[in-house]
Amino acid sequence: MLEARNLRKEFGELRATDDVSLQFGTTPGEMVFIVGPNGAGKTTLVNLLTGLLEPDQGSVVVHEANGDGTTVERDITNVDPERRVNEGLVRSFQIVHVFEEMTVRENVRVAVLSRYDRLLNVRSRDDQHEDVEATVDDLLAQFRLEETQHEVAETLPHGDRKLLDVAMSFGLDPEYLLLDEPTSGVATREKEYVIETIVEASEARDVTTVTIEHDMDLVKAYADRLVVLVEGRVFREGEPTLLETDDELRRVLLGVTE
Ligand SMILES: Nc1ncnc2c1ncn2[C@@H]1O[C@H](COP(=O)(O)OP(=O)(O)OP(=O)(O)O)[C@@H](O)[C@H]1O
Repeated sequence: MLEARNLRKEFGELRATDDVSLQFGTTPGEMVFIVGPNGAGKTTLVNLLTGLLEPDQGSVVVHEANGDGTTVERDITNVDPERRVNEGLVRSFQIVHVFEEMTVRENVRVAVLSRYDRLLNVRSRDDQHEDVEATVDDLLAQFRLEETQHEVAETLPHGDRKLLDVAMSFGLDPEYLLLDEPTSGVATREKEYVIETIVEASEARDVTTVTIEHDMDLVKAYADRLVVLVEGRVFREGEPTLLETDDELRRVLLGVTE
């Protein structure tokens, strides 16, 4: 489980994150959506969890199973983002980060290789190469990129580029994957396809996802749990049905006035 404890972040006078305490992955593979109006502090929270920003107060903690039924907690507040990957924490950005001139397959292979201690080279054992290629095959299939695997990344349509980006995040073998608006810039007709593919991959691999999303139809359809931020604070937390039943929330989020 990943936990935010009393996180606070200030930019000058502005408190972008204000005493936020949350737990993610209380059930393995849960899909949590973070929503809220523009400027509510969603990206700041994700940046605090992944270590891109340091909190002014509070901590980030991971709880791990000990094998004997007990859990041990580790404070990772001061662990830098690269090393948080070793704690199972991986982040995908709003803007696609892929190697544009490499093929789809090469991109996924880079991600898978990077989780090995050292890069494989010509002298590596054949079975190590085979493991890597088998993992790459799995990811390409999971993200429906088999047909385009030999195409250069920059030539793909945006929806597929986004899926490639997320497939690379999965290549790092995350336990927790934090996604900043994965459907941003994706054509409306492709949004559902993108989210659905991510949901299927997360379920198949028991990855807990924390996703920032503005499209409430997608949130209603796919969230296990919802966290609503307003002015840096947790305004609501619960089932996605809150979006239909909580009038105050609807007013804040959707501008519904009836
Ligand atoms: N590096 C920064 N320096 C100063 N202010 C910042 C910085 N990053 C964010 N902010 C401010 O903090 C507040 C929260 O920003 P944040 O990007 O976390 O909100 P958000 O909910 O992700 O917004 P959006 O939905 O528009 O992406 C905003 O008022 C923003 O202007």
